[in-house]
Amino acid sequence: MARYAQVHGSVALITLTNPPVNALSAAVRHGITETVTRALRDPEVKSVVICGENGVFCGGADIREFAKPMGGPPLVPMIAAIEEGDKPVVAAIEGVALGGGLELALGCHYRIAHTKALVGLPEVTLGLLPAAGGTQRLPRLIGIAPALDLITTGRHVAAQQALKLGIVDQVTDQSTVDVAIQFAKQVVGQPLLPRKLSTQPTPCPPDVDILLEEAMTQVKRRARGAIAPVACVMAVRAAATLPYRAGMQKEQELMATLFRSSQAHALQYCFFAQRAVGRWKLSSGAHSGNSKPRPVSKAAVIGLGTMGRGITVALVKAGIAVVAVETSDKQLQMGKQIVSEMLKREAQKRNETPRLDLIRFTTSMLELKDSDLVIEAVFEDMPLKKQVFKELSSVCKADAFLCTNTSGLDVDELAAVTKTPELVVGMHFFAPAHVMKLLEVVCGSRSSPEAVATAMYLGKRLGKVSVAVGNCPGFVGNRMLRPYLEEANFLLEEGATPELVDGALEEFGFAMGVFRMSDLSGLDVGWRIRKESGLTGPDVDPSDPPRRRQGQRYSPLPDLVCEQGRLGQKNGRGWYLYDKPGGRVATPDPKIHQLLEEYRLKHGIRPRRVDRQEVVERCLFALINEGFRILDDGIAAGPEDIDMIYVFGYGWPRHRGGPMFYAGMVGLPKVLERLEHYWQAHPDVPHLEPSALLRRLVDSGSPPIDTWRDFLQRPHSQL
Ligand SMILES: CCCCCCC/C=C/C(=O)SCCNC(=O)CCNC(=O)[C@H](O)C(C)(C)COP(=O)(O)OP(=O)(O)OC[C@H]1O[C@@H](n2cnc3c(N)ncnc32)[C@H](O)[C@@H]1OP(=O)(O)O
Repeated sequence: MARYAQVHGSVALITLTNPPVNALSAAVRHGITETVTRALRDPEVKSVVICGENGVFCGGADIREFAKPMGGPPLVPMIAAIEEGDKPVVAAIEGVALGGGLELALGCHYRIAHTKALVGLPEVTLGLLPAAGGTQRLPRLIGIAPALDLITTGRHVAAQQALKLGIVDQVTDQSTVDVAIQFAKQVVGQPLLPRKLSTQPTPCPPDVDILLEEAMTQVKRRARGAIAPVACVMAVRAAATLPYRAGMQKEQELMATLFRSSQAHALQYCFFAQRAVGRWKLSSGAHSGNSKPRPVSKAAVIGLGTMGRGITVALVKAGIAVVAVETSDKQLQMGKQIVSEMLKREAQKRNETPRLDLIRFTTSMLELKDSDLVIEAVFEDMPLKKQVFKELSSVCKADAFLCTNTSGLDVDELAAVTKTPELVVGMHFFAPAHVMKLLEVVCGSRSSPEAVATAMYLGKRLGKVSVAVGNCPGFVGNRMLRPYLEEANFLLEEGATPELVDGALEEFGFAMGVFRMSDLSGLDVGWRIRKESGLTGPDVDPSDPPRRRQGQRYSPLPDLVCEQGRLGQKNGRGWYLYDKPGGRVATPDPKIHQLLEEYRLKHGIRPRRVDRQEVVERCLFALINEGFRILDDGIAAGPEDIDMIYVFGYGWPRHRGGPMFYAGMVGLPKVLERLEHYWQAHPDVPHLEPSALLRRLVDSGSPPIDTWRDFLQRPHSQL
């Protein structure tokens, strides 16, 4: 797992060989220990270069080994042996040096990086800290403030910036290994002690205590309950205040706590789940391995509302030419202006020129005739969408993919009005579409493997996490959202306030509670959908009691709020009061409290005390229960798909792994018991009835999440 060669007479070249990213598995650590010992002992060898095979230095510790008992040489003494040796060791960094990979490089005396290389300490994203000396060596090399930034965010740094920060000594666009070998020959005989970071003091500004305190406050605010960023600050504090050996001791202690934490397990699960969802599979047997995407060089977007504008920007950012279509000149000009401004802002952030030349704005559908793929993003209205799809089917070339950005309408119904239903697929983006990482790719019953592969691949090109889902109302994300929203409304009826419910969910880790999120999305969106489905407005069955619809409990509270002209953040009034229309500063509104009191009085509801635990259980267990139903219905392939949808599209805290992972962490018997309890108390709320899959899993002894697929009964899989 590490190859040894003697080159140019006196240089030992050690190559890590563990594709694809040369992770530091036990075998690799063993290989490094053995080859470094050999090099240090060989009198002919005067200096050493360490590099990685296939243009990748090292992606860090082997994350898969974290779940197993540790074997092989530990990293800390292995790296110490390199640093303590009396021969200069040069790290030749190509591709990436991440986590333990960068810590290995920091134990070397010099670092040469290729111009395209990336370095970083992303352990925090896995619920850990850089515990192979990273928290002690990096601050000694680059100072406290930049080290705090890198270690608490885990962000990757490009070679040129790494050079500026002092992480690497030289950047080259030539063969990095050749440059490193020459470099290694030149530095023979130069004093090594100043290059041994563990022997150096940490450069500290005079106000280091204030700096560390401010960093801690900021990190706690951003962490939303995640513990690893906080531990990272504590470890860097140790580098600032303690000698190296004591700092290392602190690093190890903090790591020991993190390593065992449920947050670390959740974050590591997310790492692999994010990659697993790319390997989609349909019940037809088609899968990512046997279905090729077709190239998309010209796309089109129909409708330049909020979603269409974001999708256009996302496509252009990925370098794809776009025809953007609106119905009237006025709408087109408005769309054009906003898209152009968005692109300019995006380009400014990246110090690039905005690629406005890639977009053709038009009101003519005829201009779509050479588009490879069209994304319809018109108003969420089935008759309108059908009309658009009919037209697309007649104007587009015969093999164009026709995609809909619907957030929950029937993709098959749209496909049925086209001449090529096999080329129709859902591409459900999340607002703002150029920012949010999630894409639900909705596979209709007639969508071809090629159409699915193309949409999934296009999502990847746009930098999205694409998840293949089946076709049902709301697909995965929005279908699970419904019980979550309904439980939140019921809790208001029973005695809670919006701020109590939101407080509990934000404490759980959501960026925004359910009512703040609804205000942000606009309350009229759901109101219109409820009117169209006859749940409110003139189409309500007059024989329905006020708080029941279609035989189930229904809360008209959100309708009442809308009837008062409170549409959310956009007009400055929703479940909260905002500083101004479009403003973000939400304050609790006494008028909402009054509305709730009057409502309870009118319906004879005696308010009771609702606590935070009930909020979390009612809202989240109802959502999770729907997730189990979705799995059994074959709308999502596995729990990882659901979890990635919630982490990337709905602000579920990543350190809790996603709803299905969270259910496993809480314990399936407990989730079942609480659902049974709430269902008994509210028998007219069907989404509280425990799902069959949850019962089967509990009956089978609550197996681990990676085996849940074996328990699915899917007579009618939609995938
Ligand atoms: C108590 C004892 C512990 C002491 C530990 C000391 C402290 C050190 C800790 C660490 O080093 S933790 C690991 C830190 N490193 C990372 O977080 C990097 C993770 N990897 C990536 O970010 C990316 O994979 C990449 C390296 C930038 C490459 O990206 P790319 O898009 O090219 O490929 P991927 O699809 O992401 O990966 C390909 C393949 O490789 C698997 N993989 C990647 N990194 C690791 C790893 N560090 N360990 C194990 N496996 C890794 C990845 O899962 C993919 O495989 P599949 O999942 O598709 O099978």
